[in-house]
Amino acid sequence: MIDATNKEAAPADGISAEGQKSLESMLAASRPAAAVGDVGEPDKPGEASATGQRCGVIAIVGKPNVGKSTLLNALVGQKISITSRKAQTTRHRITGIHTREQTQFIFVDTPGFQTRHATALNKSLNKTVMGAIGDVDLILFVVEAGSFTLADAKVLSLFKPGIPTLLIANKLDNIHRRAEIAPWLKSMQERHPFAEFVPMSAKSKSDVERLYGICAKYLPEQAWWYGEDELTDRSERFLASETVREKLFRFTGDELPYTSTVVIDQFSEEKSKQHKRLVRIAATIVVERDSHKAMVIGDKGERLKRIGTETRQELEKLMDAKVFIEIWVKVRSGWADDEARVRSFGYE
Ligand SMILES: Nc1nc2c(ncn2[C@@H]2O[C@H](COP(=O)(O)OP(=O)(O)OP(=O)(O)O)[C@@H](O)[C@H]2O)c(=O)[nH]1
Repeated sequence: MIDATNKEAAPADGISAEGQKSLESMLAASRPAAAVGDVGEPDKPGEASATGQRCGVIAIVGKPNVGKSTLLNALVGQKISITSRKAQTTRHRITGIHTREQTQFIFVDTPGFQTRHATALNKSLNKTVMGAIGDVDLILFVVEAGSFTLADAKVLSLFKPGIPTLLIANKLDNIHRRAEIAPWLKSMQERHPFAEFVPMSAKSKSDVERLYGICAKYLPEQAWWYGEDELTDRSERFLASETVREKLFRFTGDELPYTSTVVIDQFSEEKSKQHKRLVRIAATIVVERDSHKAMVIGDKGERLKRIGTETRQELEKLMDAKVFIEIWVKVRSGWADDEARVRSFGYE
């Protein structure tokens, strides 16, 4: 189990105090009547008692590349979900847990909902999104501030009535004239009965802090499901495959199609006199073509070596262990179109 010992602070490149103030007034102007009230003052679904714990599940949903994984990592305070500039980096439902004061927030990240291609992989990703939003206490619907496309509309159309949904207008730092956002927020109000609007930047520490206060009041009063220090219920084996995948995408840039994946063949802990923990990992990167394999290996194996080194360094920090990792590359053409293969690679 991963715990909070390696906690890293989220980047603190937030908006200025003045920006925050104008943001607050914008928020007040755009908040639907049903949700008016000071942030942090529990008004829904009921007042928390002085000693009562709150605990609930929050789904983070949106089309690819809007910043869902960035937001989850900032909310959990440590890198749990991988991020990259490439759309569809997130392929699994990932749980991140954050406990503060009386409230335990259980976040589920979802893959960006795919509308364009109907491969077996994409069908599986879409099923994961549907599963994630069916049974939660709160939905954070993430869009890019100032934008609402057909792909956003398709995701929004999946939401069942009755689950409170916040509109997270992310990447606010990309909007240079903030006044322009108010009419857009008003138009969003007509699209869906959002409980609240939250214009923010997932990269701003103060915005993320504010979001906890906004979310807390929607979570039911009940005992916590996880220990106070737990950050995720995903296994170290899973985090290992996610880390290899992140490095793979980082070092191949846009060259490598997203239909490459990582399988962990071995994950074992060995006894060691020198090290507190020693973990041995063997992973295979599965690609669709020989040309992709060459791309991953790189000139004289240079790229694969870098992927291995950076994965090892990151996992050693994350797991507090000495890590030995070996990575292979295999070609399996057409795997993303083959339902049995998609399942055998760990997708639901
Ligand atoms: N400027 C800016 N960029 C952001 C912000 N949040 C996320 N990004 C960037 O947007 C890109 C996509 O972020 P991700 O968190 O991977 O997006 P995602 O929605 O999880 O993507 P999928 O896994 O494809 O569904 C990355 O390059 C992030 O650094 C933000 O608040 N401001």
